[in-house]
Amino acid sequence: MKKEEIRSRIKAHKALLSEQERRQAAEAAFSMLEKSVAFMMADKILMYHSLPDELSTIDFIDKWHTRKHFFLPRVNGVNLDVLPYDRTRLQYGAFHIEEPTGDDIENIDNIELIIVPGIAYDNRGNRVGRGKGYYDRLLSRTKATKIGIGYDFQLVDEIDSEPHDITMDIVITDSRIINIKSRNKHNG
Ligand SMILES: Nc1nc2c(c(=O)[nH]1)N(C=O)[C@@H](CNc1ccc(C(=O)N[C@@H](CCC(=O)O)C(=O)O)cc1)CN2
Ligand SMILES: Nc1ncnc2c1ncn2[C@@H]1O[C@H](COP(=O)(O)OP(=O)(O)OP(=O)(O)O)[C@@H](O)[C@H]1O
Repeated sequence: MKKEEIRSRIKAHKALLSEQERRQAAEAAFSMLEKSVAFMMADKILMYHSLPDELSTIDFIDKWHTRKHFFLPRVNGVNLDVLPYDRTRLQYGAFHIEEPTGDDIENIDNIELIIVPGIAYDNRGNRVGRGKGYYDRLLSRTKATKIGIGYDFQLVDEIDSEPHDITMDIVITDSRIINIKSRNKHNG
């Protein structure tokens, strides 16, 4: 399926969700994440601060931020900087996402695990994002484990991937966890 078609279908599906369904899905997906070896083993983790149409990370960050070192992305032109999460130092940035303030930019090489937001995934680890390439550019610079997370319906049949797309190592939804590395991974 073409990326644009996927984006509009997923958007329509998301609009149908009740507040309770959103909450339950986030709880289920993040409970699967916290039981994964990749999460248990990692200390420095790049999370995302959720937008209203994404699985909410608020409760999860709240639960774990004292036991892991969490980081968040901050838009800097066409790139993403990575800064430590500190709940007292957040500010709305580009695209109205809460981002860390300050200048303690982390070297991406130190990040062990990246929780990647997305519009859709397929079972080969391909991902569709918001179409601005921010995560593709960031992920091309790291060897960290990449976990895509989303609602079950964000897992689609097949995504037409492009050469610059970086595949996920694991995809987690509210009902499934898919380990891509054990399958045929084509770039990475
Ligand atoms: N929670 C979260 N943080 C993130 C991302 C993300 O997808 N989710 N990003 C992932 O790259 C980066 C920010 N990039 C973004 C790019 C576009 C839009 C966005 O709202 N696009 C609208 C279109 C409006 C517009 O073009 O301005 C949309 O998708 O409807 C948001 C974030 C970094 N932080
Ligand atoms: N590694 C890269 N270096 C330079 N430009 C890139 C890179 N990856 C992607 N881009 C550019 O970003 C644009 C958007 O790419 P794409 O539609 O794949 O974004 P996406 O993966 O859906 O979004 P995002 O990564 O922001 O969540 C493309 O037109 C591409 O030219």
